[in-house]
Amino acid sequence: MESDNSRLIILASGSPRRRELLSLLGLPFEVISSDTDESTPPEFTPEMIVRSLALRKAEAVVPAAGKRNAVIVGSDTIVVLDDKVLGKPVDEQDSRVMLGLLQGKTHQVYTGVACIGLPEGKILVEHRVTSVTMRALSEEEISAYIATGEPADKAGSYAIQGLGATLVEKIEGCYFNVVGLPLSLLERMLSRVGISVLGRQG
Ligand SMILES: Cc1cn([C@H]2C[C@H](O)[C@@H](COP(=O)(O)OP(=O)(O)OP(=O)(O)O)O2)c(=O)[nH]c1=O
Repeated sequence: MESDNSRLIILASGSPRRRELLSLLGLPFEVISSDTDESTPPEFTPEMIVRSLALRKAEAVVPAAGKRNAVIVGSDTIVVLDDKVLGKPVDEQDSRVMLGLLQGKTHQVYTGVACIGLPEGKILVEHRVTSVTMRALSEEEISAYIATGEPADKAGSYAIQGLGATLVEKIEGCYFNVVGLPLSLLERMLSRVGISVLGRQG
């Protein structure tokens, strides 16, 4: 697709992290968030979860986007330990359980990204996986980390971009994927809907 950088990017997200990450691309964008139901059928695999929720978030914003020449971007992040899917914690006790499970082990962070090109309705959905190894944590350290408030709205109850960085020993894969928006993947997807970051065509 020929690039058309007059096309507006609409970020379908209430997440301040995603806003910060998207702004790194240096392209103008608008933010429209919606209250999307984040439940999925129990038989869904992690990649099905993040891909379907990313698309659901993007689709929810289509009516608000109206008839504009725009690309809507939706995204969803989950943490997966073995077969267990960890989303955002419901309370501090939930964070305690999650961090107790994650400490001393390697888990995977899945982020799904959906782009909807308007007005033509072209839909792209992709996902990335990053492996994260967390060091062993004592009960006291877990309590101290929860007391900072940082885990509250983060999948898996930690933020690699914050104090949670001190819990992470190793990552394999895209760092930005862990924070909630894999930028190299997004650049490639945007080029396929006509928005070029560094001059890439289609
Ligand atoms: C693992 C991890 C997650 N997170 C965040 C990214 C996401 O904002 C959040 C996962 O929840 P999501 O449901 O993916 O996103 P959200 O509800 O915050 O925002 P929206 O649906 O409106 O786009 O966890 C971090 O900020 N740092 C991390 O290290």
